[in-house]
Amino acid sequence: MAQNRVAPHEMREEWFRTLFDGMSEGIISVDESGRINTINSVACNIFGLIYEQVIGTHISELALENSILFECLKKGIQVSRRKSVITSRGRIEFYGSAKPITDSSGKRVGAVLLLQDLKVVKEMVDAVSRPLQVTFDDFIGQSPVVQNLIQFTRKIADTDAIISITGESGTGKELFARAIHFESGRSGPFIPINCAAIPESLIESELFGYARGAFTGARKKGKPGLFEAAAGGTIFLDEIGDMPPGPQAKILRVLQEGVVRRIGGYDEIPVDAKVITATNMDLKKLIREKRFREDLYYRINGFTIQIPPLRERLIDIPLLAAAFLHRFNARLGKKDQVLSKAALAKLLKYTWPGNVRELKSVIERGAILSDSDMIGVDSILISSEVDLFVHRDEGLGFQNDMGLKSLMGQYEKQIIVESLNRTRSIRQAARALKISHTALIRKIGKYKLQKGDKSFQWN
Ligand SMILES: Nc1ncnc2c1ncn2[C@@H]1O[C@H](COP(=O)(O)OP(=O)(O)OP(=O)(O)O)[C@@H](O)[C@H]1O
Repeated sequence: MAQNRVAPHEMREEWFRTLFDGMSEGIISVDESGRINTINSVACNIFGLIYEQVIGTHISELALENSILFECLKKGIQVSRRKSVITSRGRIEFYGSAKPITDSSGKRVGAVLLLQDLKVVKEMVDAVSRPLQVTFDDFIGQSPVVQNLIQFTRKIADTDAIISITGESGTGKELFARAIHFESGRSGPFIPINCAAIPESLIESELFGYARGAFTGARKKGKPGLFEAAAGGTIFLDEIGDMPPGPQAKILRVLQEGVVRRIGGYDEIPVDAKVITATNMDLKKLIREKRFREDLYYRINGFTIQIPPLRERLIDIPLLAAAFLHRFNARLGKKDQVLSKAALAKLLKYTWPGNVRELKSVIERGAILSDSDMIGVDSILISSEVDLFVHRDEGLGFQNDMGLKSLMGQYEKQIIVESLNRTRSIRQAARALKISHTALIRKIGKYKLQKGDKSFQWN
């Protein structure tokens, strides 16, 4: 028994070692002459060192970034979070912080270096900044139709079937697709692709990638496409009705064969992604107009989820409005507000052409405009009322020194901005204005409109 007894100083040392090794940062401490007297396992890993061999060694003998420790030791100053690199075991980037150690009389007796592997720091930042997972609990709605859709979708979410979501713009198709991805239990990424927003010339290389040396200007090693990037996860083909015929045929082949081939490549890469499509267009009408392939339509229509417009489920409005209000109040640092009866009545009377997206911005405006705990009807401005303000502000038609041509131009610009703000893409806006895609691009250039401009906010 006596042989197993551990001396108190050994116990204390053991205790410290366990504590040090359990830390997420690397620690190295040196005495006043620069000899290492403590190092934990994280620091040993970062530098590729073995504990027993390193204790008592002078830091100058090791291939590690000494400047932080030296500076701290010599000048007695603290160094905070300096980015450094060591190349002893491949390139390792870390944040180093050093602090001098003094004894009770204030004499400098050594220094301690704290290391954070930047890869680990980055992983932590990524984990925090990654968009939160969306579940069906985030899809707010108590109407029987929404509840039935959720109940039905839960049953099919983890199958390999392609799910097609239809519904007017702003009804929550993307939110619903994200919830399906979560429910499917797939651990890979959710990759949304707005088929209307990618220029036609880039659709194929974006979706399928390209092999090395496929064309001049291509990256040397080639590039994986989004189908490959979605491996283990979900690819969400939004606005599929806006996809031009060429890429439609290629997508159909990928969905039928379950493999992709990079542009200019020979290898067939199996597709391991759940496919969800969405559109706010009437695909059957597009088929009749020969703008959408019938075979692709049948391929993607295994299960169709049709999200009804907000005006057909008014019962969801109070719940949605309250949830958005709570969210905006928190963001604005305001106390929780409620809607007055008259404000709610106004919301229930409106027809919501922009659906939930529009309701969300009406509520946001209300939260900003109202300082009282109860939002009154005057702070509920639906979109057409805001448009009226814009027209009045700009004084269209009243500055008669502008001449008819520039007045007409200003009016045209106003109409274009409103269409762009109301729709999700230039292609959609062009369709709404009944002009061609290229004509609208020309006008955007003419009026120097840019995404993110105060006057041209793309939502
Ligand atoms: N049921 C809902 N619960 C909570 N938020 C919702 C709901 N439906 C839509 N939203 C919100 O409304 C906005 C528009 O939703 P989303 O982008 O999913 O619509 P969409 O149908 O994909 O639109 P589009 O056809 O224009 O692409 C988003 O901010 C979304 O979070």
